[in-house]
Amino acid sequence: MKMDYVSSGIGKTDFLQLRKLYPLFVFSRVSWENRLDHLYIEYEFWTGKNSRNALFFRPSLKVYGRPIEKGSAEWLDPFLFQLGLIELISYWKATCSPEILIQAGSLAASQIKWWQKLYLKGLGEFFFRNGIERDYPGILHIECDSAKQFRPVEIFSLQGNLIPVGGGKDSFLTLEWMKEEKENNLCFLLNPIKAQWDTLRYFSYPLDQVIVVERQIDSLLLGLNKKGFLNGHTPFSALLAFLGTMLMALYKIKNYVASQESSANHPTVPSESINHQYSKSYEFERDFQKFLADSLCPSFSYFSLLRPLSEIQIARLISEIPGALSVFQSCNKNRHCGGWCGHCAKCLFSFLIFRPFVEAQKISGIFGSDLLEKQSLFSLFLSLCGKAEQRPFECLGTEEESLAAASLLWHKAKATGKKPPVLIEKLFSQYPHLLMTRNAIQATYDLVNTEHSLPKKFLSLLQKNVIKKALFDD
Ligand SMILES: CC(=O)N[C@H]1[C@@H](OP(=O)(O)OP(=O)(O)OC[C@H]2O[C@@H](n3ccc(=O)[nH]c3=O)[C@H](O)[C@@H]2O)O[C@H](CO)[C@@H](O)[C@@H]1O[C@H](C)C(=O)N[C@@H](C)C(=O)N[C@@H](CCC(=O)O)C(=O)O
Ligand SMILES: Nc1ncnc2c1ncn2[C@@H]1O[C@H](COP(=O)(O)OP(=O)(O)OP(=O)(O)O)[C@@H](O)[C@H]1O
Repeated sequence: MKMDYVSSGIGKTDFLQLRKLYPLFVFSRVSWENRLDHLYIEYEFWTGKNSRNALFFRPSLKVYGRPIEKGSAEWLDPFLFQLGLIELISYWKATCSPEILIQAGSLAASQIKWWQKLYLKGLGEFFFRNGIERDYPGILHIECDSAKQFRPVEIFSLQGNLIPVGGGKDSFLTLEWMKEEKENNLCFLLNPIKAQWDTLRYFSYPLDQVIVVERQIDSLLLGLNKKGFLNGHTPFSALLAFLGTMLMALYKIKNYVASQESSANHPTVPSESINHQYSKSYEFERDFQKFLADSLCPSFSYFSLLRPLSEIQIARLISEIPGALSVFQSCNKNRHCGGWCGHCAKCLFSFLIFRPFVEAQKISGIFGSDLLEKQSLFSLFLSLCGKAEQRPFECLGTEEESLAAASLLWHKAKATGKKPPVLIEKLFSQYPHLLMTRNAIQATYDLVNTEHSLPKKFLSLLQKNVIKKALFDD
């Protein structure tokens, strides 16, 4: 297939031109095979005017680790079909074809509506950053051309917990709290990096309690990205949710224990209702629960153990776990080479929220330097504190959380006659009204979000572990 598209460099123009050249996006096939030591899944999508002259994508997934019991793959089809619908958007976004045709299965009208909402909200950042109006008339239309209808599946004797482990701090805390249930837990790693394995090693998980998924993006998509086809953020946690439920069917697991915090509910661009972390939000959690109940497997339970908490609370709680800080990795920029890059928004935010609870020398050693002393990071610091035009498109806590941590550090320094870190001194000398009082800081750290859907047992687990603590000695 010749690639006859050259980027104009202007999102909106690209979008219209691409939609003309690639009017149709087809989800044509899903196939799977239970091989000797792994399950192999392959999808087929194509985009163009017709299949003879189209761009074909064939992404694949390999599931291995804990052995798969004979016969347990028999109810996989509906799960694999729905997983294909979330895989699809990574490829659809390259050309934004107006028509999506599903040939691998059929969807009811209510399901089409559900998927449209996820596509539009989950790709909110993608549309915004490419200058595309999300409410562009007829932006995406979904049709099905298949007689294959999937009914919700009833799977009996479900038990235990599936815990996705990303190598960051949040799933680390979940594993800490789920220690008592350890023999009932299965950890799931997608394309694992060192921090994910280190986390499992820290908690001594044996390999037969680990499921690994190797996800292979079709290299054609990466080629198209280089040529200037449309690219951008996709709702990664929604992919994990569908992938996780497919694993729950395969291994007969009852609970998907996510590690999304309440901070993820807040929009990145409030005026446009765009949330970089949309699929980590409570809105998505509720939508997904409904989808499971109505369309996939009503006896599965999907919830986030950390939903009542904010990022600053999680940081306080983790800093009390011996050795934790040198195990996990939150920096996405250095994801593949390991460690903290020391200059991205995620590094600076993480440093800020851990700094009040960890000795300066220790935390500087872990991050490579004292990030709050780096003048060059001041404009990034302002963006974390709500004093820039745009918040960074990263998984971060809210502006109020940044200000609470910064104010806490300021008060602590003043109380001991020390100079506050450079970035904090500069922030509050330029914007004195942003400095929070001790009471306001304490209240922010104590705030527990009541919007969650934790089953009773897991709520008790959270309550047992979240103990309010005075932040100031006097
Ligand atoms: C982009 C992405 O989702 N990356 C996650 C992916 O990484 P992978 O190594 O497979 O690809 P990248 O090198 O990041 O991207 C290369 C190109 O591939 C395309 N692409 C990739 C993934 C995808 O789902 N769709 C795509 O179209 C795209 O064109 C890229 O240019 O898997 C990893 C795990 O295996 C994840 O860790 C990667 O996530 C990144 C660390 C990351 O920054 N992800 C952001 C999307 C992000 O903000 N993630 C949030 C979750 C937000 C949400 O749930 O909505 C987070 O993890 O904190
Ligand atoms: N590659 C992955 N494999 C399995 N689960 C993952 C993966 N990436 C992320 N997750 C899951 O998604 C959750 C949110 O991911 P995120 O990148 O925000 O990291 P985190 O663990 O929450 O911590 P941090 O804020 O330190 O990055 C994780 O807690 C984990 O449960």
